Amino acid sequence: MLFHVRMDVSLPPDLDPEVRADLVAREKARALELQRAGVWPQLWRIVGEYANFSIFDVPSNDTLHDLLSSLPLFPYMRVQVTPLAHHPSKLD
Ligand SMILES: O=C(O)C[C@H]1C=CC(=O)O1
Repeated sequence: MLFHVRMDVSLPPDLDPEVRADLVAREKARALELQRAGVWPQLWRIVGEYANFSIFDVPSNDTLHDLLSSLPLFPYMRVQVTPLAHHPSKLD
C-alpha cells in the first residue's frame, strides 16, 4: 500500500543544541534504515520549510503508524497521511 505523507517538524527553539543534534542524527539513521528496507522510497524537502513530502510503501495502516511513531522526531512532528490508489489514466 502506498501512502503520501507530509511531515512538518517543529523543534522547541530553546532545545539544547546537543540534544537537537542527537535527535537529528538519530532521525537520519532511522530514515536511511527505512529507505534501505524499501519502505520509504521517496523523501523530498519542501522548499523553504522544515518539512518533507514522503512516499511510504508498507503492507498496512498499522505498519505505517508503527514506522512513523518509531521516528526520533515523531514527538515534534505534525504528520498528515494520504492513502494512494492507482489512477486509471496512468501509463503502467
Ligand atoms: O528533516 C525532515 O524532514 C524530518 C525527518 C525526515 C527524514 C529525516 O531525516 O528527518
